[in-house]
Amino acid sequence: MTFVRRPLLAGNWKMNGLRAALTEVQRVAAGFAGAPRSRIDLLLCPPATLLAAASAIAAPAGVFLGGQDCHSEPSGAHTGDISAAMLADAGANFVIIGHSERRADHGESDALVRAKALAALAAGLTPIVCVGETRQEREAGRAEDVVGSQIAGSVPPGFAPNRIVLAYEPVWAIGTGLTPTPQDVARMHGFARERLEAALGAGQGPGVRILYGGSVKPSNARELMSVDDVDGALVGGASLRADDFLAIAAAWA
Ligand SMILES: O=C[C@H](O)COP(=O)(O)O
Repeated sequence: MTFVRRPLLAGNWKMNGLRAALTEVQRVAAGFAGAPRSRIDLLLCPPATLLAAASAIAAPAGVFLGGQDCHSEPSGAHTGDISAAMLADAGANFVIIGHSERRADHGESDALVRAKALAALAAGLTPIVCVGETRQEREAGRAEDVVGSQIAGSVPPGFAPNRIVLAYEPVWAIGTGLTPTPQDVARMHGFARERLEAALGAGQGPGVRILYGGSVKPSNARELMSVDDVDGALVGGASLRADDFLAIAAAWA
């Protein structure tokens, strides 16, 4: 089977953004509406408090919206948490799951990440499952072991490859200005695709979009996005300003 993987550029605002930041959403939407949008999917993941307002602004321009996390249960007594259905109801199409900041700050295990991905799928959302090694793990030569085991434990089996997105984010590259070499990125993405094949079933690996994340910015986007098996980016800091985010989108122009 031949798969066409449409590039996906996702902006993760993390815990940043008050209502005043909706002007940036407006600028992204205006910039994207005038761009050759057929080349890529564009996604913004603002904090949940801004999701519905951001959706009202950006969805008409063809920009997708996403959450940054969801609970593994569909509803219930979980004070402070957000269900996948709530995200969908507020206009989300995607949800980031298992980001390294949640794995570290909230002790999220692979099993919990998989349960959250399943909850997202059940609500009709596309989970963006995040994996990546720490600096110590890379220096110990364990990067592939760690990423392979995160994929095996976090990616729910039995789904069509276009229902799931994987994000490879080396933890040491997040917010540091450091990036792996294009050769390292190619090696890890190729490896991740092999492991996805094992997780999802024979022939399915080539259908999954694999995003690279970690210090992507306008000046390095074109080089990183041209690497084999890189199907887009998950961008943190450089997604907060519309100009930077749109400049990264221009990597596919
Ligand atoms: O989710 C996004 C990543 O953690 C990358 O963040 P960054 O672009 O600020 O390095």
